[in-house]
Amino acid sequence: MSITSQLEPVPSFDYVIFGATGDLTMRKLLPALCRRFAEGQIPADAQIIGTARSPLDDAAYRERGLKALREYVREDEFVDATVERFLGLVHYVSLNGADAEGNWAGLSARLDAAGSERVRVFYLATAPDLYGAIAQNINEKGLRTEQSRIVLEKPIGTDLATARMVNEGVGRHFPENSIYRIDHYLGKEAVQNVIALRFANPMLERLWDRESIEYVQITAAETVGLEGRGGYYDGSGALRDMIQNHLLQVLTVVAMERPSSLDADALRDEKVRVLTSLKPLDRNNLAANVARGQYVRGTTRGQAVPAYREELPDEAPSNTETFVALKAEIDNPRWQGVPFYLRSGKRMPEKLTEIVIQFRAGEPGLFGAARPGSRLVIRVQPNESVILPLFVKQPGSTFGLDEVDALSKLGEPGRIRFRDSYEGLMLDAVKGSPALFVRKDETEAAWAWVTPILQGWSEAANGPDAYAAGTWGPDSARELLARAGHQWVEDAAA
Ligand SMILES: NC(=O)C1=CN([C@@H]2O[C@H](COP(=O)(O)OP(=O)(O)OC[C@H]3O[C@@H](n4cnc5c(N)ncnc54)[C@H](OP(=O)(O)O)[C@@H]3O)[C@@H](O)[C@H]2O)C=CC1
Ligand SMILES: O=C1O[C@H](COP(=O)(O)O)[C@@H](O)[C@H](O)[C@H]1O
Repeated sequence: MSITSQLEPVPSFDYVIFGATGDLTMRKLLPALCRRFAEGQIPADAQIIGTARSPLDDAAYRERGLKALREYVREDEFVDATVERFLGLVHYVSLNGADAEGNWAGLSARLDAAGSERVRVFYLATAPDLYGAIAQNINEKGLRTEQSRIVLEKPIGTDLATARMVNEGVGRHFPENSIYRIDHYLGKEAVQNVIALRFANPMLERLWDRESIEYVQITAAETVGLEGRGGYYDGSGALRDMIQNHLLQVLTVVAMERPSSLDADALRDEKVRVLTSLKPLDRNNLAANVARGQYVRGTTRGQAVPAYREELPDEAPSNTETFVALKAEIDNPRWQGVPFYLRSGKRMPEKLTEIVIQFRAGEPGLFGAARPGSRLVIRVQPNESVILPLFVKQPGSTFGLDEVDALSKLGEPGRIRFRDSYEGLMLDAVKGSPALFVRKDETEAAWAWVTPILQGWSEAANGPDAYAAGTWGPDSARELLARAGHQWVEDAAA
């Protein structure tokens, strides 16, 4: 199975979204399907069936959908006639997915009208504690067919025990090979590109180990604060919201061994090996390896912004971290002793997701003092690109040196349109391509590593360190690297 082919038309399907009136559906899922419809990938007889408890009919739901598409599909992509045709595929069934007495007959009738041979995707975009009950009802009401898949939104649980409960709850009603746990970072072109860069370029493949690489930094910085999601976020925090899933997934593709093929299980086997080789972080070594922060008032993009606590609905005191930086180490021969620094925070100075591979410095030689090691930067967002500075001869000089960037803009005009990460993943579920979804053992391995950090924090005397909104996090994040003689990239550039 190829992970690159994304635009071939797919056979007709029924896509059932649970949580269809919610923020995620309106902001991401409907726009993603609409764009793919506009590109001709979705057949005209596909059905997109929204379900939620709100009492709406098709017309009222389409009206909400239209409003969302106007807001979230870029103006230059929004074509009235296409959107109208797309909305013709959209239906709504009012249904409490967790209630066996709910309107399952209504959903069944809508699906039966199309027949049971087509692919059915059940996309669960509700609170995760409903996933088990929804999966059970889908199964027991006879809606799960041979060609059915169930997509689970994050978070899968809030720690290892609850993740297992979600997995077991859904697993009782769907076989693992039909369960697609979505992590939208795996849908990002530049993250997928790490696999191509590593394994399609023998030069890089040979250099990809502890002999040549001094450290790796993975940053996912956001300028936004709570965006009205305080109810969810305050019970979560940056470690659960970003590190457990997105950043650990990025780490796995950077660090995994060469898979035997690009098949889903070959890839995921290697990713699991990375996760289970992470050295434990727990109460005994947290202080030396993990920094957490919470933003206080500050300035982002020239605008004064309130403190985290002031953004919470009741302005209650909170120990939830809005920033985490940590040093992970992988206990295997390739990576022994190489720090993987992960960092994610809200209210940072820039929206930036970046992977930095710092190569080791050279020896003093022909050109004088030791040259600093090269730094390969994979910019995930914005401006997806791969940057590799190289020393070249300074024009006109007899062997003076200049540093130039070998730069590949992945999203350059003329190349394929850069898609929102949900687009490809939603259609991969239709195609039955699970390579870019997270397997049960991966999720649980990630939680097994993260849960002792959460436990350590719950026992700690101190809460998160304060950092001003609009900065790169608390001093403790810089000190974490300084102890090893390293710096975060933007500190080094300053
Ligand atoms: N929003 C985002 O950017 C992201 C969200 N997620 C995850 O996606 C999921 C949904 O998030 P979000 O859209 O923000 O949440 P919202 O609170 O905005 O939406 C929840 C949806 O679930 C529906 N719902 C609630 N209970 C039931 C039920 N018993 N049966 C059927 N539908 C029900 C609600 O509709 P009604 O009240 O009408 O039933 C609503 O459509 C969560 O797990 C979240 O963590 C993940 C990544 C990003
Ligand atoms: O899953 C989540 O991701 C977003 C960040 O996603 P990105 O694609 O914009 O980098 C984050 O804002 C949100 O808190 C989190 O739940």
